[in-house]
Amino acid sequence: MTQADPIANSFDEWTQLLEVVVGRAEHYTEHHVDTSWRLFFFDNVAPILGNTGPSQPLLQIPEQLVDELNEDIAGLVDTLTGCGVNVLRPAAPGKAVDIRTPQWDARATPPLNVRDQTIILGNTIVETAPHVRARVFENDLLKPIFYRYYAAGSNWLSMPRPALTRDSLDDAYFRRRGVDVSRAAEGEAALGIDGLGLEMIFDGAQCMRLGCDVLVNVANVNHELALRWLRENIPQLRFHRLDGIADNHIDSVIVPLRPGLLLLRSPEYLPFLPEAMRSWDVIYPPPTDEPEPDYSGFGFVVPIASRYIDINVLSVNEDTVVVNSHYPELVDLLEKRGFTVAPVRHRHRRLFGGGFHCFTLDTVRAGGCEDYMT
Ligand SMILES: NC(=[NH2+])NCCC[C@H](N)C(=O)O
Repeated sequence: MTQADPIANSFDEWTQLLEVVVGRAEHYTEHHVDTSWRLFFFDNVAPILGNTGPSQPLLQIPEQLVDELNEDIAGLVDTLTGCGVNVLRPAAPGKAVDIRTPQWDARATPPLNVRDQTIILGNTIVETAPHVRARVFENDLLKPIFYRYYAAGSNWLSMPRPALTRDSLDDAYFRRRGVDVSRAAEGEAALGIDGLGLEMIFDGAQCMRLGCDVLVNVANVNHELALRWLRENIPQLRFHRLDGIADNHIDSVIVPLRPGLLLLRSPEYLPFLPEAMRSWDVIYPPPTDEPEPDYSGFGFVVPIASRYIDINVLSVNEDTVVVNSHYPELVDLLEKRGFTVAPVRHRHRRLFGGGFHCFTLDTVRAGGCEDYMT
């Protein structure tokens, strides 16, 4: 008898992982650095914009780096499989693809950071509303997987697809900090739509799930619209607004490891957390002796993730964590705290904007809608 496909069931970040989607990087040969991309990564890429910035909209990624990334992803897949987890993969794009809508065109991003465009909330698959134009059709490559869960009885929802016109994105997060982001809009070629202002725009990686509670980073009006959508469409969960804790994603800021214990970028984030979590035990990222990666020899020098991307770990269960072997200090610290660490090599996490949490979508875990806040 063959085993029936499971229903999606994922309420948290740490109960026993049973099934996971691991992203893929084939044909990740360039970043399309249009306005939506520059604004999304502004914190990281600001130094290269403007006079010294790339004049080409396509920023080539050397093939050797993509090959090495693929080797490291294969290591992640082997490790998860070795832990008894069923690993699913998105469909491969087959070739580099150009996409075109009535308002803009872009070179499509492959489905590598599968955490970003979807959030699994219990038995419900929620497709979110991309910030970056190049990512608007990314989830199509996950649809074979979503239909499999749908056939098994999962619910499947999607936020309204944003048109991502020239007027859709809110820069309030930066304005509030006195940062001028006008350089991000240089050369903007997208059209507008009369009467359409700021849209609902939001990535799954802005959420962190803790049973029946979900932390949600809201840094601007785009995100506010999405928080309202989440509350109205998933009334059975409690969504806690974290006010502008980051520009967008929060999985290199706060990573819960089990009830009562979290990895946190620094103590300055504590006051943003819900009251009940402020007394949780916290592990802060230890200093590292690992040298900053030097890509100058490749003519490609744009880190699109901060050094904190290495706290972006993936928990297999409450005791077992997949950690980048290039951060041995974190491996040691977690082992000292009683964890079993599965070290996996991940060399180019700062060039592709994601660690192991970003590269994965944990669709089936053992836990349920528990209250971990009391
Ligand atoms: N799900 C993700 N893609 N997360 C990545 C977040 C990276 C974060 N902006 C940083 O620079 O550290």
